[in-house]
Amino acid sequence: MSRPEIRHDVRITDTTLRDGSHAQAHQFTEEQVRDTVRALDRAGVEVIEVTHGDGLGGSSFNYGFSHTNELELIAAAREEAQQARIAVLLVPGIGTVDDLRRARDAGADVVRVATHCTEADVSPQHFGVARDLGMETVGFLMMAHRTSPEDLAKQARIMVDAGCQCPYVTDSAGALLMHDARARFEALIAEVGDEAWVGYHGHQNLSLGVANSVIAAEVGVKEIDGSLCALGAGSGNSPTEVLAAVFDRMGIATGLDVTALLDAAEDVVRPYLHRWPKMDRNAITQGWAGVYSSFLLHAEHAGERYKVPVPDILRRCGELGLVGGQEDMIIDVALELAREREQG
Ligand SMILES: C[C@H](O)CC(=O)C(=O)O
Ligand SMILES: [Mn+2]
Repeated sequence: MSRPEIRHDVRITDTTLRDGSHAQAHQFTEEQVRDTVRALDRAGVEVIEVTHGDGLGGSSFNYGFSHTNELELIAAAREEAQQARIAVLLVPGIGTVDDLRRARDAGADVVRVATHCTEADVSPQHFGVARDLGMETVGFLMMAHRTSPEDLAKQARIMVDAGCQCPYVTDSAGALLMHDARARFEALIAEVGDEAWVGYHGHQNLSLGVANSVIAAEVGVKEIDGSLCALGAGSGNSPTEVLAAVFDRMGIATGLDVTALLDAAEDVVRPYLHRWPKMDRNAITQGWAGVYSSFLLHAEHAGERYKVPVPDILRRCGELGLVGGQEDMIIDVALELAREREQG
C-alpha cells in the first residue's frame, strides 16, 4: 500500500464542514457548504471534510438531525472543489460500509475512519472496503489522551495493517499537553512512519491546538487538521487560518494562501456562525477533565433542562470515562446530579 503524495512539508485538512457541524448543531445548508468549499479550494486547501459532525449516518435522534442530507452536501462540495479532495468521516457503528459506498458515489475521495483510541480493531473492514473503492484512507484514534503513547502506537499499527494510510493522534477532548502530544506523535512515527503518514487533529479547549500542531510539524507529522474560525466541537479546532500564518512564519510549506484563508474565515464562515467557538467555562472544563468535545451542546441542553451546572455534568462525564457514542449517558448524568442536589 502506498502513501498518498503530499506536495508540501505539511498537508492541512480543513474540517470546518464536519467538526464544525457539531458547533452548528448539524444545520449546515447547501449554500454554506458551497461557499465554504469554494473559498477553501481557492486558498489551496487540499483536503476538505464534509459530513455530519458524528460522521456518515450521524443524523439521528441521539446525535442531532442534519438540516440537509449529508450526501447532498458531499455532492455539492465535490462540484465546487477544483483541486481539493473531499473527505468524509466514518465512525464504525454510526456509519456503515453502505454509507461509505454512497458517499463514494456522491464524490468523496478520502475516508477518515474514527474509533476510540483503544478500539482500532473495529476499523479493518471499513479500511478494506475503502481501499476496494479506491479511496484514500485516514484513521482517527479518538480521545488519544486516554491511552499511553505506546498503546496508541499499537492501535495505529492495527489500522495501518488494515489499509490505513495515515493514522491520526486525535485529541478529541483538547486535553493533550505539549509533552503528551509530542510523545504520541513520536510513538506513532516510530511504529508506522516507514509505511504511513501520521496526522494530528486538535481541539482548542486548553488553547493548545496550534502549539501542538507546531510540535507535530517539527517532529514529522505530515497531516494536520484545522477549521476556519476554529469552527468545531468544544472550543473548536486549531483555526486553519492561524495554522497557515504560523507555518508560513516558520518556513514550513503548506501551499496555503494566508490572505485568502483570512478572507474565507471573516467573510464566508463568520457570518453564518451560530456562535464563535471560544474557551469559555464549559469548553475549558472539557479540556481540563478530558471530556469529548462533541459533548458540549448535549451537556448544555441537559444542564438547562435539568437545572444543573454544565461544568458539573462535564466533570462527571470525565470521572465516568465516557467516550464518543455515549451521548445518551449525558442525560443520566444530569438526572443523577439533579437528584444529588435535591437530596442536599
Ligand atoms: C466524531 C468526532 O467528532 C471525531 C472528532 O473530530 C474528534 O474525536 O475530535
Ligand atoms: Mn474533533
